[in-house]
Amino acid sequence: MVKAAVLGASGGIGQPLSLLLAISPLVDQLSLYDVVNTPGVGADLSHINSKATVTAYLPEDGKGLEKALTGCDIVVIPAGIPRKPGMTRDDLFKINAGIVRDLVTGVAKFCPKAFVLVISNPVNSTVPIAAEVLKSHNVFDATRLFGVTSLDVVRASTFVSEVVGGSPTDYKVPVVGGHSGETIVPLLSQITPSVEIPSDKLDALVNRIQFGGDEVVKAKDGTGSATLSMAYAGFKFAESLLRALGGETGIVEPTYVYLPGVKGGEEVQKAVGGLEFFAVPVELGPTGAVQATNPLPQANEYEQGLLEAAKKGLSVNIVKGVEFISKL
Ligand SMILES: NC(=O)C1=CN([C@@H]2O[C@H](COP(=O)(O)OP(=O)(O)OC[C@H]3O[C@@H](n4cnc5c(N)ncnc54)[C@H](O)[C@@H]3O)[C@@H](O)[C@H]2O)C=CC1
Ligand SMILES: O=C([O-])CC(=O)C(=O)O
Repeated sequence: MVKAAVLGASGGIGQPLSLLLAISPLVDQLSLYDVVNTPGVGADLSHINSKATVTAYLPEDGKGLEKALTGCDIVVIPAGIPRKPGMTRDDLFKINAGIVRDLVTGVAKFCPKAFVLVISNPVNSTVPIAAEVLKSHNVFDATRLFGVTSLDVVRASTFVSEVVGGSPTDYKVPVVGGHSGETIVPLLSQITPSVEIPSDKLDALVNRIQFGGDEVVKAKDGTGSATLSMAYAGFKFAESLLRALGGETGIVEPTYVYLPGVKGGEEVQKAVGGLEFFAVPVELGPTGAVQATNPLPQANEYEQGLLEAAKKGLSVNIVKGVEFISKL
């Protein structure tokens, strides 16, 4: 019996993500939580003739979050404000940091063993916030906390195929680091199957992968950022976890993790100048949790330069998240 919760379920990401979870044969119970509109979203989804039963909650009487989370195996968090043109993801920190803190406090209290998938931006900082909250409640397990960076990988394979031809699903592109601008590092030299990116197209392709989110923010013109592609990417990641939980082996997914707490993480940490959080491909074990991180894929000289820039940005973002909780 698998129970999944979506926190921020009425939003631009929350609704399509909840739809995908509601129709997944891997989900038995789907619990929706938001500060607005969940009764409507829940009633709507509950008419779908899929296996999952859908329940919906608001914060009313202070018990909504508790009811939503109790018994959950997997909690996906797309709650928080999105960007408008001209904003960076870090500009969202002021509001989203507190939202993630409060929701993860609920996880710590009501379903401390659940997998926690953080989508809310800035992911580079909100995942450290989540880790600190879980630590402060003595329930932190790094193998169960994931910063969702799968949209970067989804975009990378799409954009690569637009440059070299073929179908986007043909290409596996390792994207490591974090989830904002220069902290997103596509390792195009390690694409499988290997492809030659024409040198005059390389900078533009890397830039497009790093700043793909801006394209959507600009096109949406003040009404938000990526929602549908994010719901797809977030669902694919959740689905991989659920498949691993169901016993499937050999599943590897990129995700932003706390390196000191996962097998193989120390080696990656050494390779990235001691950063505690970093997105790398990880292997999911039979309980769904991270079994081990893969080593950092090899980077050529050009990519080493990208990694250096990413490390600088990430270290600032990580400290900001940790201090938000530790200085309380
Ligand atoms: N990790 C990634 O790759 C991506 C992350 N994002 C981020 O996801 C977040 C959500 O984006 P959208 O769905 O477009 O925004 P949205 O504004 O459409 O939806 C956010 C939802 O969160 C809800 N919410 C706010 N405070 C809450 C609380 N305390 N508890 C529960 N729910 C709460 C709102 O009521 C709203 O329904 C943003 O921070 C955005 O930057 C967006 C795209 C990709
Ligand atoms: O760009 C944004 O603000 C939303 C996001 O994280 C993305 O689309 O990658």
